[in-house]
Amino acid sequence: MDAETAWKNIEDLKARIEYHNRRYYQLDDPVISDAEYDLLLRELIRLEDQFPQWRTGDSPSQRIGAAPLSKFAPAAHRTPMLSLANAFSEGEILQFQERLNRFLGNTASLSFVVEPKIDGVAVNLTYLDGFLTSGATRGDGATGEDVTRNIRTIHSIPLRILSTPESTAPEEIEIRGEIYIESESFRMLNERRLAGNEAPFANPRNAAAGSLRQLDSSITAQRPLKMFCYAVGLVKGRIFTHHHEVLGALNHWGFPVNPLIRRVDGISGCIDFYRELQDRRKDLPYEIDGMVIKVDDLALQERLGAVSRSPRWALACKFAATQATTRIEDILVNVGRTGALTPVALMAPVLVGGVTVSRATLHNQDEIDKKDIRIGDTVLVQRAGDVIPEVVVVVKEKRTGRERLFKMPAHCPECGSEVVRIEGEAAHRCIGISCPAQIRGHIIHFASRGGMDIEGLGEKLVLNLVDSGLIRDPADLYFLKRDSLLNLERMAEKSVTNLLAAIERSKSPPLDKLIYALGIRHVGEHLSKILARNYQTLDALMDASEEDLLSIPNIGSEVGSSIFQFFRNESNRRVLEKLKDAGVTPVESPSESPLSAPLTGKNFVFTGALTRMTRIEAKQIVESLGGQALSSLTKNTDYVVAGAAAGSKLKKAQESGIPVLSEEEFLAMAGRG
Ligand SMILES: NC(=O)c1ccc[n+]([C@@H]2O[C@H](COP(=O)([O-])OP(=O)(O)OC[C@H]3O[C@@H](n4cnc5c(N)ncnc54)[C@H](O)[C@@H]3O)[C@@H](O)[C@H]2O)c1
Ligand SMILES: [Zn+2]
Repeated sequence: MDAETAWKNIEDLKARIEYHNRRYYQLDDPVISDAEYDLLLRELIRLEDQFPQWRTGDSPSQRIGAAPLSKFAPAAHRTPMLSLANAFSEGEILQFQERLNRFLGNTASLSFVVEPKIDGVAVNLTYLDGFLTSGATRGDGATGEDVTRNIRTIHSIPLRILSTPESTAPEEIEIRGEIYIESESFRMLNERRLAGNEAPFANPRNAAAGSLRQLDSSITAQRPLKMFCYAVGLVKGRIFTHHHEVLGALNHWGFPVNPLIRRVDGISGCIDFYRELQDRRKDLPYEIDGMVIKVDDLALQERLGAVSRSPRWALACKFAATQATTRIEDILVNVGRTGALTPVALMAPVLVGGVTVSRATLHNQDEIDKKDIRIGDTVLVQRAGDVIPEVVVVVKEKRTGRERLFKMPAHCPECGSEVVRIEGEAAHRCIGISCPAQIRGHIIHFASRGGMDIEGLGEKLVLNLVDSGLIRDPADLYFLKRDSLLNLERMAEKSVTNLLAAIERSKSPPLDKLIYALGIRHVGEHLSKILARNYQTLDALMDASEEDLLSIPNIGSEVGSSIFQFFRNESNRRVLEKLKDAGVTPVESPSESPLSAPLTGKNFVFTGALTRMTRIEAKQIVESLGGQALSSLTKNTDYVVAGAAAGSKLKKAQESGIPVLSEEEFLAMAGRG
């Protein structure tokens, strides 16, 4: 590339990055994913390194964030708030160690503190004589926006430092941390916004930043903001020697410090934590976009100093991005085993979370209408953990006017039967009783791992078997003949033998697996276990009265009636007869634990920050096992489950002698340890 082209490219990148900085930092409404933004910035830095004559002081590569908005009063930081150097792989973490080696000599046994990188918005809190006097956003690193009134509405931020003789509050201190929103609260916030015809936030970070940067602090007060503290700026009247000591003091003074933070030895300890955190990421109640490594020894931090926008003693190690933008090329309709029609977006393939994605579920017509998703739209898609990719928001700026609206078809695309929508249900359903899509869905569910576990009987094969007319219901599987299988396309001798053997092996399933395999509405794996334990045999379950079913603590009226009706249905009974004729005999469940619910009648109160599950999940676990989750402590409380940084409820429980469980103990009690 010649210098002139490089200059043009650099100017172009600078303008684009400035635009995205403004959308992200000032408007809290980004239009590209972080991964895409990071690519632009990396490209700019690469070109500037190659053509240093074009690097200017105002380049986004040299600056932090964006200038504070004038609608807020400016708040100057006493010590600058820097950004962090990035690493995107383990290899780049090792390069960080090499850089440290160049400055410090051999760092093989150096101590680091490793911390989850919370995806929120950084703030600086100033305390004078122990009292909160100001709270500000990072802004451009030197000056932020004064959001003190909003900060005061956040419950987890102490208005006064908890000073004790062992650790007195310093005269003056700047405390830094991340304001964030938990994933579940974020989901609920976006649901409310969609219901009120407001645009949803793209992610929890933008929701947190947007909520914090309100002119009206009563709006901020309604948003479920939380904070984790991870650093101090200026400190007067107290001397620290290590970063872990700073975190200990913050904790002692009543500031929320993330419980996963730990001190490790050497870069290998950091890499171990990087891997561990990636595994645990999907189970955390809040979003993290990586890990931060910090040199523990503050004297060494001082020696290392900082380059233009980030300190040399710290590194942000990013995880694979979970969001990306792409274009919806078409919307198809998928028919499931219950006849429900699910719209699916076909998208231009895009890399999300390390996997190429080209389909996303759009759930149902309501969801499409609420999010105003159209064919041809550019959208932000998200893939978290093993979850099916979803469309988060439409990038309306990219609309050309040629986008097309989507309407659910009036007839099933698979069988042509009428499509109806039952009152109170979100789904449209095909009402055809011999709909091949429903039959396929039933059989796939029947053969799945949680059901009869028939190895090798995947979606493609089921499609083939149903379409060629060899099977019409799950029981037909047991009457398949070798010859007719051999006649199928792509079925060789060996795969036929394997399939028949797998079908044969599935003939004596545990009773609960068979119950699950039947695909009774509302009956999942857990409920199947409970039914198996209560009734011991399939015949007993088939003959159970509705009243009898309802006497089981976990079964409500809707579920009870669904089970009862299932066994009254003629064609279901015929399939069950056929299964019996084929020699499918479930093994009886052990009789020693006839009762269903290990937590029946027990009342739980959850307090503090849960890390193994969300509050909602905790409540669901308790209820699914027959107990109740209450929000406040009463004399009927049987157990208090305390997460990190539990406060007054924990104290009260201890005082009144109510047993206190850790999250792990609770999960073990619930049989999920
Ligand atoms: N999508 C877009 O349009 C767009 C635009 C601008 C920036 N961005 C994204 O913003 C990020 C860059 O922003 P940045 O300069 O704030 O840097 P950064 O997010 O890479 O790292 C610095 C920040 O990490 C946060 N942090 C979280 N946990 C921390 C901990 N334990 N210790 C220290 N800091 C912690 C702090 O807020 C700190 O300011 C990138 O991920 C980029 O993709 C996206
Ligand atoms: Zn149909």
